[in-house]
Amino acid sequence: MNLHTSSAAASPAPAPAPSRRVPVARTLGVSRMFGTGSSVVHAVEGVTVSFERGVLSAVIGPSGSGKTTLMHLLAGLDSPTVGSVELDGVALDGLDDTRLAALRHERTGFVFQSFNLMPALTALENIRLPETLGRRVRRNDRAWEQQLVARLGIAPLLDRRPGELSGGQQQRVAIARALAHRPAVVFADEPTGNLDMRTSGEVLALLSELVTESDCGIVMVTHDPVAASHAGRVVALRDGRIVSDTGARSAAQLAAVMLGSTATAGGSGFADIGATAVER
Ligand SMILES: Nc1ncnc2c1ncn2[C@@H]1O[C@H](COP(=O)(O)OP(=O)(O)OP(=O)(O)O)[C@@H](O)[C@H]1O
Repeated sequence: MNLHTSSAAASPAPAPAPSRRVPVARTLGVSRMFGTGSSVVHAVEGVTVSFERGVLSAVIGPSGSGKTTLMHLLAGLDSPTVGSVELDGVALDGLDDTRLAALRHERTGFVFQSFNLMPALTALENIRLPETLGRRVRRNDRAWEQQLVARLGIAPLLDRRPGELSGGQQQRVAIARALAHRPAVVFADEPTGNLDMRTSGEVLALLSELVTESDCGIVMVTHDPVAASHAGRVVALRDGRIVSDTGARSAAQLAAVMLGSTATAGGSGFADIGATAVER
Protein backbone atom coordinates (compact mmCIF):
# COMPACT_ATOMS: atom_id res chain seq x y z
CA MET A 1 0.00 0.00 0.00
CA ASN A 2 1.27 3.43 -0.87
CA LEU A 3 -0.06 6.90 -0.26
CA HIS A 4 0.50 7.80 -3.90
CA THR A 5 -1.91 5.10 -5.04
CA SER A 6 -4.59 6.25 -2.61
CA SER A 7 -7.13 8.94 -3.20
CA ALA A 8 -5.17 11.39 -1.05
CA ALA A 9 -5.47 14.96 -2.26
CA ALA A 10 -2.18 16.56 -3.29
CA SER A 11 -2.91 20.00 -1.89
CA PRO A 12 -1.98 20.71 1.73
CA ALA A 13 -4.71 20.27 4.28
CA PRO A 14 -5.98 23.57 5.63
CA ALA A 15 -5.24 24.06 9.31
CA PRO A 16 -8.37 23.83 11.44
CA ALA A 17 -9.72 27.02 12.91
CA PRO A 18 -8.11 27.44 16.32
CA SER A 19 -10.51 26.84 19.18
CA ARG A 20 -8.30 27.62 22.11
CA ARG A 21 -10.99 28.47 24.60
CA VAL A 22 -12.08 24.89 25.21
CA PRO A 23 -9.43 22.94 27.12
CA VAL A 24 -8.70 19.65 25.42
CA ALA A 25 -8.32 17.85 28.73
CA ARG A 26 -9.17 19.05 32.19
CA THR A 27 -9.48 17.75 35.72
CA LEU A 28 -11.44 19.45 38.48
CA GLY A 29 -10.48 18.53 42.04
CA VAL A 30 -9.52 15.02 41.01
CA SER A 31 -8.27 12.35 43.40
CA ARG A 32 -7.57 8.70 42.65
CA MET A 33 -7.06 6.27 45.48
CA PHE A 34 -6.11 2.62 45.24
CA GLY A 35 -6.77 0.07 47.98
CA THR A 36 -8.61 0.59 51.24
CA GLY A 37 -7.99 1.12 54.93
CA SER A 38 -4.40 1.29 56.07
CA SER A 39 -3.11 0.19 52.64
CA VAL A 40 -4.80 3.01 50.70
CA VAL A 41 -2.57 4.79 48.17
CA HIS A 42 -3.37 8.35 47.15
CA ALA A 43 -1.97 8.19 43.62
CA VAL A 44 -3.45 11.57 42.63
CA GLU A 45 -4.78 14.01 45.17
CA GLY A 46 -6.86 17.14 44.65
CA VAL A 47 -5.54 17.95 41.18
CA THR A 48 -7.14 20.68 39.09
CA VAL A 49 -5.32 21.13 35.81
CA SER A 50 -6.21 22.07 32.27
CA PHE A 51 -4.42 21.49 28.96
CA GLU A 52 -4.91 23.59 25.84
CA ARG A 53 -4.45 23.23 22.10
CA GLY A 54 -1.20 24.24 20.51
CA VAL A 55 0.92 23.40 23.54
CA LEU A 56 3.30 20.50 24.14
CA SER A 57 2.93 19.98 27.89
CA ALA A 58 5.14 17.72 29.97
CA VAL A 59 3.97 16.08 33.18
CA ILE A 60 7.07 15.26 35.18
CA GLY A 61 7.82 13.85 38.59
CA PRO A 62 9.73 11.05 40.28
CA SER A 63 8.65 7.44 40.09
CA GLY A 64 5.35 6.93 41.89
CA SER A 65 4.41 10.63 41.85
CA GLY A 66 1.18 9.91 39.94
CA LYS A 67 2.06 10.84 36.34
CA THR A 68 0.61 7.74 34.70
CA THR A 69 -2.46 7.77 36.92
CA LEU A 70 -3.14 11.41 36.01
CA MET A 71 -2.69 10.69 32.31
CA HIS A 72 -5.09 7.73 32.49
CA LEU A 73 -7.67 9.92 34.23
CA LEU A 74 -7.29 12.69 31.63
CA ALA A 75 -7.66 10.18 28.79
CA GLY A 76 -10.73 8.51 30.27
CA LEU A 77 -8.88 5.21 30.72
CA ASP A 78 -9.52 5.33 34.46
CA SER A 79 -12.13 7.07 36.63
CA PRO A 80 -11.41 9.36 39.55
CA THR A 81 -12.40 8.44 43.09
CA VAL A 82 -13.31 12.09 43.63
CA GLY A 83 -13.69 14.98 41.19
CA SER A 84 -14.44 15.23 37.50
CA VAL A 85 -12.68 15.06 34.14
CA GLU A 86 -13.52 16.71 30.82
CA LEU A 87 -12.18 15.61 27.47
CA ASP A 88 -12.46 18.27 24.78
CA GLY A 89 -15.28 19.91 26.71
CA VAL A 90 -17.23 16.70 27.36
CA ALA A 91 -17.73 15.63 30.98
CA LEU A 92 -16.72 11.98 31.28
CA ASP A 93 -18.57 11.00 34.43
CA GLY A 94 -21.97 10.67 32.74
CA LEU A 95 -20.75 8.54 29.82
CA ASP A 96 -21.28 4.79 29.50
CA ASP A 97 -18.36 2.64 28.30
CA THR A 98 -19.44 2.67 24.65
CA ARG A 99 -19.75 6.44 24.45
CA LEU A 100 -16.53 6.91 26.38
CA ALA A 101 -14.65 4.59 24.00
CA ALA A 102 -16.10 6.42 20.99
CA LEU A 103 -15.12 9.81 22.39
CA ARG A 104 -11.60 8.59 23.11
CA HIS A 105 -11.29 7.08 19.66
CA GLU A 106 -12.46 10.21 17.92
CA ARG A 107 -10.72 12.92 19.93
CA THR A 108 -7.53 11.40 21.31
CA GLY A 109 -4.35 9.82 20.02
CA PHE A 110 -1.73 7.86 21.94
CA VAL A 111 2.02 7.52 21.60
CA PHE A 112 3.70 4.87 23.71
CA GLN A 113 7.24 4.20 24.84
CA SER A 114 7.27 0.86 23.03
CA PHE A 115 5.63 2.25 19.83
CA ASN A 116 2.82 -0.39 19.91
CA LEU A 117 2.76 -0.99 16.15
CA MET A 118 1.24 -4.17 14.74
CA PRO A 119 4.20 -6.23 13.46
CA ALA A 120 2.27 -7.89 10.62
CA LEU A 121 1.09 -4.59 9.13
CA THR A 122 2.98 -2.09 7.01
CA ALA A 123 3.65 1.42 8.29
CA LEU A 124 0.73 2.84 6.33
CA GLU A 125 -1.60 0.06 7.46
CA ASN A 126 -0.57 0.85 11.04
CA ILE A 127 -1.32 4.54 10.51
CA ARG A 128 -4.78 3.58 9.23
CA LEU A 129 -5.48 0.77 11.68
CA PRO A 130 -7.47 2.90 14.18
CA GLU A 131 -9.91 3.97 11.47
CA THR A 132 -10.32 0.34 10.44
CA LEU A 133 -11.11 -0.57 14.02
CA GLY A 134 -13.31 2.43 14.70
CA ARG A 135 -14.91 3.01 11.33
CA ARG A 136 -17.90 4.93 12.57
CA VAL A 137 -16.11 7.53 14.65
CA ARG A 138 -12.59 7.82 13.33
CA ARG A 139 -11.34 8.57 9.87
CA ASN A 140 -7.95 9.94 8.93
CA ASP A 141 -7.94 13.24 7.09
CA ARG A 142 -6.18 12.00 3.92
CA ALA A 143 -4.61 15.32 2.94
CA TRP A 144 -3.36 15.89 6.48
CA GLU A 145 -2.16 12.28 6.66
CA GLN A 146 -0.08 12.84 3.54
CA GLN A 147 1.31 16.07 4.96
CA LEU A 148 2.17 14.34 8.24
CA VAL A 149 3.93 11.47 6.51
CA ALA A 150 6.06 13.94 4.55
CA ARG A 151 6.68 16.06 7.64
CA LEU A 152 7.81 13.03 9.63
CA GLY A 153 10.10 11.85 6.82
CA ILE A 154 8.46 8.43 6.56
CA ALA A 155 7.04 8.63 3.02
CA PRO A 156 9.64 6.17 1.62
CA LEU A 157 8.97 3.74 4.48
CA LEU A 158 5.22 3.24 4.21
CA ASP A 159 5.42 -0.24 2.70
CA ARG A 160 7.78 -1.52 5.40
CA ARG A 161 6.77 -3.50 8.46
CA PRO A 162 7.85 -2.34 11.94
CA GLY A 163 10.57 -5.02 12.08
CA GLU A 164 12.19 -3.33 9.08
CA LEU A 165 12.26 0.11 10.75
CA SER A 166 14.56 1.67 13.36
CA GLY A 167 13.13 2.69 16.73
CA GLY A 168 13.02 6.35 15.69
CA GLN A 169 11.28 5.47 12.43
CA GLN A 170 8.74 3.33 14.30
CA GLN A 171 7.99 6.19 16.68
CA ARG A 172 7.47 8.54 13.72
CA VAL A 173 4.93 6.07 12.31
CA ALA A 174 3.25 5.95 15.73
CA ILE A 175 3.12 9.77 15.82
CA ALA A 176 1.51 9.83 12.37
CA ARG A 177 -1.04 7.26 13.61
CA ALA A 178 -1.79 9.38 16.67
CA LEU A 179 -2.30 12.62 14.72
CA ALA A 180 -3.78 11.57 11.37
CA HIS A 181 -7.44 11.86 12.42
CA ARG A 182 -6.89 15.36 13.84
CA PRO A 183 -7.49 14.54 17.50
CA ALA A 184 -8.06 17.22 20.09
CA VAL A 185 -5.33 15.81 22.32
CA VAL A 186 -2.48 13.32 22.09
CA PHE A 187 -1.23 11.54 25.20
CA ALA A 188 2.40 10.51 24.95
CA ASP A 189 3.69 8.14 27.61
CA GLU A 190 7.50 8.35 27.81
CA PRO A 191 7.62 8.67 23.98
CA THR A 192 11.42 8.74 23.88
CA GLY A 193 12.05 6.13 26.57
CA ASN A 194 13.31 3.57 24.03
CA LEU A 195 15.29 5.96 21.83
CA ASP A 196 18.88 7.14 21.89
CA MET A 197 19.62 10.76 22.76
CA ARG A 198 19.92 12.05 19.21
CA THR A 199 16.80 10.29 17.96
CA SER A 200 14.91 11.45 21.06
CA GLY A 201 15.83 15.04 20.28
CA GLU A 202 14.58 14.67 16.71
CA VAL A 203 11.29 13.09 17.80
CA LEU A 204 10.69 15.74 20.48
CA ALA A 205 11.47 18.56 18.04
CA LEU A 206 8.89 17.08 15.67
CA LEU A 207 6.30 16.82 18.45
CA SER A 208 6.82 20.43 19.47
CA GLU A 209 6.41 21.58 15.86
CA LEU A 210 3.44 19.33 15.10
CA VAL A 211 1.53 20.46 18.17
CA THR A 212 1.27 23.88 16.55
CA GLU A 213 0.74 22.65 13.01
CA SER A 214 -2.05 20.29 14.02
CA ASP A 215 -3.56 22.61 16.64
CA CYS A 216 -4.06 19.78 19.08
CA GLY A 217 -2.76 19.58 22.62
CA ILE A 218 -0.01 17.09 23.48
CA VAL A 219 0.36 15.87 27.06
CA MET A 220 3.63 14.02 27.51
CA VAL A 221 4.42 12.04 30.64
CA THR A 222 8.12 11.69 31.31
CA HIS A 223 10.68 11.37 34.06
CA ASP A 224 13.40 12.58 31.67
CA PRO A 225 14.31 16.25 32.25
CA VAL A 226 15.90 16.47 28.80
CA ALA A 227 12.66 15.33 27.17
CA ALA A 228 10.62 17.72 29.32
CA SER A 229 12.87 20.63 28.32
CA HIS A 230 11.33 20.46 24.82
CA ALA A 231 7.89 21.23 26.28
CA GLY A 232 6.33 24.67 26.31
CA ARG A 233 4.75 23.95 29.67
CA VAL A 234 5.88 21.72 32.51
CA VAL A 235 3.59 20.42 35.24
CA ALA A 236 5.52 18.81 38.09
CA LEU A 237 3.94 16.23 40.39
CA ARG A 238 5.07 14.97 43.74
CA ASP A 239 3.12 12.51 45.89
CA GLY A 240 0.10 12.89 43.63
CA ARG A 241 -0.07 16.67 43.87
CA ILE A 242 0.97 19.44 41.50
CA VAL A 243 3.96 21.22 43.00
CA SER A 244 4.80 23.44 40.05
CA ASP A 245 3.23 24.53 36.76
CA THR A 246 5.45 26.70 34.58
CA GLY A 247 6.52 27.51 31.04
CA ALA A 248 9.54 26.00 29.31
CA ARG A 249 12.58 25.24 31.48
CA SER A 250 16.08 23.94 30.80
CA ALA A 251 16.96 20.30 31.40
CA ALA A 252 19.20 21.34 34.32
CA GLN A 253 16.38 23.25 35.97
CA LEU A 254 14.00 20.34 35.48
CA ALA A 255 16.54 17.87 36.84
CA ALA A 256 16.63 19.96 40.00
CA VAL A 257 12.85 19.82 40.16
CA MET A 258 12.90 16.05 39.75
CA LEU A 259 15.38 15.73 42.59
CA GLY A 260 13.25 17.95 44.77
CA SER A 261 16.11 20.42 44.99
CA THR A 262 15.80 24.16 44.60
CA ALA A 263 19.48 24.85 45.13
CA THR A 264 20.57 24.45 41.51
CA ALA A 265 17.48 25.97 39.95
CA GLY A 266 18.51 29.53 40.71
CA GLY A 267 16.46 32.06 38.81
CA SER A 268 14.39 29.31 37.25
CA GLY A 269 11.14 30.24 38.90
CA PHE A 270 11.17 26.88 40.66
CA ALA A 271 12.66 28.25 43.85
CA ASP A 272 9.30 28.09 45.54
CA ILE A 273 8.36 24.57 44.60
CA GLY A 274 5.92 23.09 47.01
CA ALA A 275 4.96 26.47 48.38
CA THR A 276 3.24 28.04 45.40
CA ALA A 277 1.74 25.27 43.38
CA VAL A 278 -0.14 26.72 40.46
CA GLU A 279 -3.15 24.57 39.76
CA ARG A 280 -5.34 25.61 36.85
N1 LIG B 1 -3.62 -0.14 39.96
C1 LIG B 1 -2.97 0.28 41.06
N2 LIG B 1 -3.16 -0.33 42.24
C2 LIG B 1 -2.52 0.08 43.36
N3 LIG B 1 -1.66 1.13 43.38
C3 LIG B 1 -1.42 1.77 42.23
C4 LIG B 1 -2.06 1.38 41.02
N4 LIG B 1 -1.62 2.21 40.04
C5 LIG B 1 -0.76 3.07 40.61
N5 LIG B 1 -0.63 2.81 41.92
C6 LIG B 1 0.19 3.54 42.88
O1 LIG B 1 -0.08 4.92 42.72
C7 LIG B 1 1.11 5.69 42.85
C8 LIG B 1 1.32 6.49 41.57
O2 LIG B 1 1.60 5.59 40.52
P1 LIG B 1 1.87 6.07 39.02
O3 LIG B 1 2.11 4.84 38.19
O4 LIG B 1 0.79 6.98 38.59
O5 LIG B 1 3.22 6.91 39.19
P2 LIG B 1 4.25 7.39 38.07
O6 LIG B 1 4.66 8.76 38.47
O7 LIG B 1 3.65 7.23 36.72
O8 LIG B 1 5.45 6.39 38.27
P3 LIG B 1 6.54 5.82 37.20
O9 LIG B 1 7.35 6.99 36.74
O10 LIG B 1 7.35 4.87 38.02
O11 LIG B 1 5.77 5.15 36.11
C9 LIG B 1 2.22 4.70 43.13
O12 LIG B 1 2.42 4.63 44.53
C10 LIG B 1 1.67 3.39 42.61
O13 LIG B 1 2.22 2.29 43.30
